[in-house]
Amino acid sequence: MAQRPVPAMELLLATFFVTLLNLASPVFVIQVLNRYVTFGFDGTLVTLTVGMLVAVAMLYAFTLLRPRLAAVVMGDAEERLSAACHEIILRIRAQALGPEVVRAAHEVPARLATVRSAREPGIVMQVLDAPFAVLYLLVTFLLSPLLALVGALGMVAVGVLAHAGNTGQSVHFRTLEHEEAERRRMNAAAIDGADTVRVFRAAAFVRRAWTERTRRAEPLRLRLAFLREGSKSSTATVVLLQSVAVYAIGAMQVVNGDISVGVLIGANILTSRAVGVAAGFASALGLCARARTAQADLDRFLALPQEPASGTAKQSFKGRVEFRDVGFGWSGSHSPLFESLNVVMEPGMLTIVQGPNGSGKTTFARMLAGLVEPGRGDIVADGVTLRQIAPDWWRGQIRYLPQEPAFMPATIRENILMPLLGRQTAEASVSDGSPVLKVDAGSLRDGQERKDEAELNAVLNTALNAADLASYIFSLPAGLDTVLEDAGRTLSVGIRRRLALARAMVTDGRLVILDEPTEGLDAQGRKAALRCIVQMLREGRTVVVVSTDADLERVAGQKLDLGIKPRPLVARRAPAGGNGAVVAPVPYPASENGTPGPDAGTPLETVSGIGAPAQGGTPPVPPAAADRDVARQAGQIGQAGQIGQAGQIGQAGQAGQAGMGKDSTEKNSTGKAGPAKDSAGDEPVGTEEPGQGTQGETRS
Ligand SMILES: Nc1ncnc2c1ncn2[C@@H]1O[C@H](COP(=O)(O)OP(=O)(O)OP(=O)(O)O)[C@@H](O)[C@H]1O
Repeated sequence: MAQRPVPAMELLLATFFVTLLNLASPVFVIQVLNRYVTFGFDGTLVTLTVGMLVAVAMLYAFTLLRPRLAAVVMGDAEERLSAACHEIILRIRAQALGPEVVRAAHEVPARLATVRSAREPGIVMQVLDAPFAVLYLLVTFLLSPLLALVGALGMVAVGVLAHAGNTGQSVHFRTLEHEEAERRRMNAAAIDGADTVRVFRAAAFVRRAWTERTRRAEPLRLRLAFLREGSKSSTATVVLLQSVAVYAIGAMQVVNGDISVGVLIGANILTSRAVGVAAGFASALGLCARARTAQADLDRFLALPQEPASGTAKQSFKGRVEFRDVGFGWSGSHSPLFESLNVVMEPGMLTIVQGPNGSGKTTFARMLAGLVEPGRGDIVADGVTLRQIAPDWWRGQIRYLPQEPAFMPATIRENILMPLLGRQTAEASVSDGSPVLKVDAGSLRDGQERKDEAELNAVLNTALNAADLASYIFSLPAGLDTVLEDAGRTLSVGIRRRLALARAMVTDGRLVILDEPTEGLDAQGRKAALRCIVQMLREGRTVVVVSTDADLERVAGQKLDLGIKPRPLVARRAPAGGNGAVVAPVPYPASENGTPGPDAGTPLETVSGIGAPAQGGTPPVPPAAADRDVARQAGQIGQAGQIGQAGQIGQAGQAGQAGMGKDSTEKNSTGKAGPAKDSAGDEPVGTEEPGQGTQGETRS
């Protein structure tokens, strides 16, 4: 109420007037019986009746006005709470979204509804009326102190009974809520996993779970209903009993000549009203108690760690990212995913991340995207730790393809352009001495939509072409206006990934994080993804790819193997040596002078994926036609010397030796399609079908 003092005061005044006007009817009864019935003067009756009619009309007006005022007073608080909950759903640290928190997030609407139910105008008025019940007792006291005492006892009895009922109800209500939530979860699982239910005969399991929940919930529901009805009946009984007591005691007073019949009837009306108000207040208290519990749940939810809304931002981000002594383990996990991870990702360099399932590749990618915070150490972007950087600014610096892409219930066009349209308000102080950077979401969004409609279309087209999706999109009846349902699950996995790739491409992020970009893609999609990667490397972006794709592995400047625990292995492609060696994996960290670091003894086989020759030498396989172009493009990196410039692969020809040279599709000397010779002319260049191993690209 503090936020809306004027309506709150008006509500209090209205309640006061309603209470006063409620006094009119007992006064009317007393006056009619005591004056008109005794003296029989019609003028008295007319005056009293007119007065009473005026009072009734005013009472009607005030009772209409009060709920409106109550709604105005309480409406804001509700809106604020609801907005705060929605905001936290958007801003909660992704890392904190464990199963319990997800469950709590799903229950937010139910908790809000409980809080709302206690703030409904009717309930607010029941609470507000309570202190004014004293006025009824006070007036009764003036008429007959003894009858006022009876009324007061009735009020106390109603309060005690209602409190006992409320306590019992709230315990059962809480348990019932839990059971209902579990049932909703099972419903969602049965709907989301419809195929699983059918194919793996999970129906029996689901039915059993439902039956179990119903078996537990139904008695609770019945018990609650009994308690509620019991509470109502006992209140009604108390009201009746106090009325009986008032009449019995009052009648004796009338006989003794202490009060008149009119006073007796008026006192009964007043005490009944007082007890009624007490009963209403007691039942409102029950609801309020539930609302308080729900509010406590929401408060806990609101206190969950959030992504900061502000932080540092660089005026320009060049793309250098460094993991410094980073350690991380998920809470509840018995061992850390990695300890002391040191790796530097440079502009123009491709870092490939590998490791067995569950080794932490996706966690690593999410760390780079600022979704997961290291437990120890620092992630440093162009010299600034990610802990200080404004998350919203950081998201503008990255192109991110998650392992399991999800989409909003919006059109394809909106989804792809989402990173541009949905920028949030970010307040960031620029670390390099420039004034505070203040980005206003609304103006940005509106401005962008007005200013850059054509530009947005151009970005959209480029992104769609990059993912080679144009023909697919235009084959859809609604084209770009197709609405994606169920987080995009109605699309095939491959198309979903390509749409996600297109969405990643719309920002100008210097850091590119692609989690399994070629997984599940057909030859055309894979080619498009590889082409994008090549293009981004050419543009000097820092590219980090979680993948086992052999072609990507071959052009990678460094490989991070998270399968090596607890200290992951980082192997960099060494600069070309004087002895002609093209690839010499150097375990990280290498010392300043280029000599291998303390892990120099790590067997080279552990990093043989980076262009090192495969042991045993399976004959090279001819490149697939679909890969030729990609190989050619990847070869151009070497020719352009861009990776070489970053000091990772070296000059043209060296990349070729690593399997991505000028053209890996030349026919060999036998005239059959097969691995071409590299620019040095003697080693086969191993481009292979997807899934085939890399063959003999390098010499040691
Ligand atoms: N939000 C989370 N909360 C708790 N544990 C998690 C969470 N996300 C991942 N993990 C755990 O962290 C470990 C690494 O998971 P991650 O998905 O990073 O592995 P991955 O190497 O990408 O696996 P895959 O090859 O199967 O994609 C797993 O044991 C996983 O159960």
